[in-house]
Amino acid sequence: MSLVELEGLSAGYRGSPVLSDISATIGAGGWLGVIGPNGSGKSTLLKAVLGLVHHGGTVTVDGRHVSGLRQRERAKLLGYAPQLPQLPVGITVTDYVLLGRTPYTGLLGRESTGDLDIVVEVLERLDLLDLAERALSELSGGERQRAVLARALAQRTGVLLLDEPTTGLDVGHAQALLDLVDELRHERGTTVVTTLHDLTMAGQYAERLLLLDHGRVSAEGTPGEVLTTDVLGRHYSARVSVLPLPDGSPSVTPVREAVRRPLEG
Ligand SMILES: Nc1ncnc2c1ncn2[C@@H]1O[C@H](COP(=O)(O)OP(=O)(O)OP(=O)(O)O)[C@@H](O)[C@H]1O
Repeated sequence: MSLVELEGLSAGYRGSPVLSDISATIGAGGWLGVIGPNGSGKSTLLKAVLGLVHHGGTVTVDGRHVSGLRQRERAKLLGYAPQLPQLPVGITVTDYVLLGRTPYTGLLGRESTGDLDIVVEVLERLDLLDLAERALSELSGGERQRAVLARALAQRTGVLLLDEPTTGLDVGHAQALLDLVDELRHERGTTVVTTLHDLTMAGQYAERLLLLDHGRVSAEGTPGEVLTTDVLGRHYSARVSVLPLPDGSPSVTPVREAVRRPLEG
């Protein structure tokens, strides 16, 4: 159970600012969905929380300043699945997922049977057992995406930061993955931050949404408060229809503009 607090967070790359003044609190076991148009700063926000980009302001997990932690300590606290990970060449799925256990291995760098049990459990839950001995480089895009998530889950951290975790996944695997993350939240109190482009799924799984536009918070609240035709029209320049699903969460559907065709004949 980890409480994550961002206060006045700013971040950027080599002198070009991207994020300014982001503040948010994610309660222990909560799920924050970060949404926003392309280039609005969603991935940069996750990287700033992890300390991977130059940033100002503070990030604390249960009151501990993340910037003061050593890499190993940080990796025990925050699990991260990047959008475009650098994947090692010539490694099997099992060995790749085992890398998630690195923060816990001893001086000799040997994994324990406990580490292996965790890896097998994660592979099973992500439907990867049949691919366990395959080379990572020989997987399909969606299978590789699941392996990247498996590595983050194997870290067994109190906080999971997932950057576009459903990209490249078919609808069944996307649902299974988000269901699994939700299960972890309920079983272990894992605190979750995801960036997601699928707004309907974001509204179904996240408790609260934070909408970024040009590096600033443009809207924050429950999915019902943020996913409105007005807000989405303004920040995405999109024509959408928003209707409630049976569970009350908003379903966002793009609406094609009526095409005027010249009269035939
Ligand atoms: N390594 C980098 N160096 C310089 N600029 C970068 C770098 N990474 C991202 N940017 C810039 O920072 C801004 C925010 O990028 P970011 O990847 O955080 O957006 P995003 O909201 O995650 O976008 P998308 O939805 O397209 O994934 C963009 O203008 C992008 O061009």
